[in-house]
Amino acid sequence: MAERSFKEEVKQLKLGAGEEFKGEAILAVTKALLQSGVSYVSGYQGAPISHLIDVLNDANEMLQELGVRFESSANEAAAAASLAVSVNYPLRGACTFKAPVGTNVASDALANLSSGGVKGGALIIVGEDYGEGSSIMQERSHAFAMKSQMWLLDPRPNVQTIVDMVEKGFQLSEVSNTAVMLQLRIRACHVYGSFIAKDNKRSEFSRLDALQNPVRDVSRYALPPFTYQHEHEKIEQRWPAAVKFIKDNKINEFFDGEAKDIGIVMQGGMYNGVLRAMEIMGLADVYGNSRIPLYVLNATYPLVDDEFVEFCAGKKAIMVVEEGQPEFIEQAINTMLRRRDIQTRIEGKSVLPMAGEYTGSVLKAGLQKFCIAHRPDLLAPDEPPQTNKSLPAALETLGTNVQGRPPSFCTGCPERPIFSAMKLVQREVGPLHVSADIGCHTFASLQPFNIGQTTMGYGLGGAGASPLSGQGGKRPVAVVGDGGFWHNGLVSSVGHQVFNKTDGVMLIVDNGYAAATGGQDILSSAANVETRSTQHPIEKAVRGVGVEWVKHITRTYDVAKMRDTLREALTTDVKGPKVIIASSECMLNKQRRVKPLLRAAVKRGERVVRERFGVDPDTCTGDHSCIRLSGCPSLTIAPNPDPLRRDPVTKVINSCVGCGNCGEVAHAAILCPSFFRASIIDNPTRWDFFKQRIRDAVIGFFQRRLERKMVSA
Ligand SMILES: O=C(O)C(=O)Cc1c[nH]c2ccccc12
Repeated sequence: MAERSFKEEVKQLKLGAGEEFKGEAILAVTKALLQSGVSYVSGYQGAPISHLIDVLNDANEMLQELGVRFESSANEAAAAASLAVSVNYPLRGACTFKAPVGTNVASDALANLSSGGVKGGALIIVGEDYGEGSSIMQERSHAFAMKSQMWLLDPRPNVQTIVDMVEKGFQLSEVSNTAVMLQLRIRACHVYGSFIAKDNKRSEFSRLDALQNPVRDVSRYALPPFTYQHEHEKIEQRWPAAVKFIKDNKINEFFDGEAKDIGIVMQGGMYNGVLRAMEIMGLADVYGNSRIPLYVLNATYPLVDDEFVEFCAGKKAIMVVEEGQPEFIEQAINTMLRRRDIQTRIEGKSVLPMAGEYTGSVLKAGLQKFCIAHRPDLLAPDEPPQTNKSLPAALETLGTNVQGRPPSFCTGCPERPIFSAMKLVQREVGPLHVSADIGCHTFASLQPFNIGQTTMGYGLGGAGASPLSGQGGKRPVAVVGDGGFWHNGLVSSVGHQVFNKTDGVMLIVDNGYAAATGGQDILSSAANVETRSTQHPIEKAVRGVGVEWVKHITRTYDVAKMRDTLREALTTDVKGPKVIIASSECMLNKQRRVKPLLRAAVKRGERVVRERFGVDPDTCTGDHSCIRLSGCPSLTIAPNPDPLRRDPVTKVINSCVGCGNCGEVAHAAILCPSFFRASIIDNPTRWDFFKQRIRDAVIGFFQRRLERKMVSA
């Protein structure tokens, strides 16, 4: 079950020719795929294209009606490999994943695909996770396009343009026999807008046609001697065909402006940011009318030399807005102009930073430098060089007064007790070397757990630990989530440690979903999903590849058991990989699943019990080790009610979901008995009322007696 349902929104995918589609770009992309007559779509979720996978899942019925097969790929390599279908047949297909990490994983298939080339249009929709808020290392997909010779579209964040680029992307792919990457940045994925729909198209050639009449063309294999020929095809045929198509179809856009002796060239994805910065500076209006001529590259690879020559004619300088590094486009423009002896000055990284996201303020500062150097008259005369003085002041105020809040586990997260247990075990066995992975569990590396040395990629935790195979009574620990396990971990971590006889501990954190990417189902998910095969136990898979020491904990909140099992794995005489599977359902998904059911039950008048935890302020010692060991966001501090004590007490706030971890941790760490559990009962029965009256009477009796004693003392 995914984070967000698109069941309502996907109805728009049925719109016919002439009707207006209104909505988010991610949905518009799906509509554009259907209008383009795709036969299959595959993908692996990840920010910022997780929602595309969710949309496709929710639209599966409609896709099937159109004969489109949608696959939830095991990983990005599998997603990219599915484009093999477009190599021999006139079948259009698309795959999607996040970049650049997904592109890294997919690169084997992408390189093979690029060598042989395609007959049917092949579109790779990459969610470029670059800039503030990104969850991964800061690199660019552009390098992949260049190294494998795939074309890269980077559309203006505008729903109409994005839809056009999907359609044109397939045509470009077919005329140049090359896979095309459609890059959607974080902000582009979530931009809202409208476009006039076309009818959905069913592919004329069907998947059944392919099965019934298999085509074999050995020259399309990525094998010698054909690979040598492929390289020549790329340079001599496919590239020129792509350049011609981009030019003839006006994929890139020119916007005129009065300051004709200068210009700005930008990646399509930068357009909205640049125009907003220009608008603030008085260089453009809100409708996009610019005073400086603009050249917008909706295709950033390959570049069209002739268009640059045309744009630079009569210009003394142009500014290149290219986010990230290396500055591939700027270097290419310099080479291009140098070869033609064109003297237009190229400003780019000379006025904009080499690293980091091009936010509005960064762009403004760059534009200002460019204008000061080449057309200072365009700037408002009273504009001070540093336009925003309040920002540094605000940053300083925030920096000194606001407590940093690192990302962490959700309230009730079943992974928190696992790492509390690991902290407790470290008290006994000393500090551990922990090779982490990708997923929610990676939050253990931050406060308050501070557990984990490295993360090397999805499903790679076990491989990252393996060289430190046990010595001197110590063993390395590796963590892999259930998402990572099925993505790649079964082979690359578990199989790897078995084969190498690694003496280590692998902890498989099983919360039932690919939780960090938005709660998608995976092979071992408990849910019954009509279109997928689920409920395949991790334990069976682990034993299947040869692990003999396997313990399965089915309730991670049992901190003492978690701690004892970890200790046993770290100290047993058994050599080789020791796997602990720690299973409890992701609390976020559980709440999403359970809350509507409970609400309905309360409405029907049924008895429903919810649990909450609390701290007895009279018992709380105020040392807050419970907070440090648990880190639950619903644990906070409150003034001490005892006038003779100054330390604030721990307090459980209302966001508590009653997982009980705080109490378990306090118990396992022998902290203090101040945690209590309360049951909130909706629609109580007579028996509930009766029990409550008895309790009130008994507790009231003792309380009154205590108070009398205290008064008389
Ligand atoms: O969803 C995200 O933000 C992720 O980073 C998860 C992810 C999806 N595919 C990957 C491939 C390599 C590393 C992380 C991921």
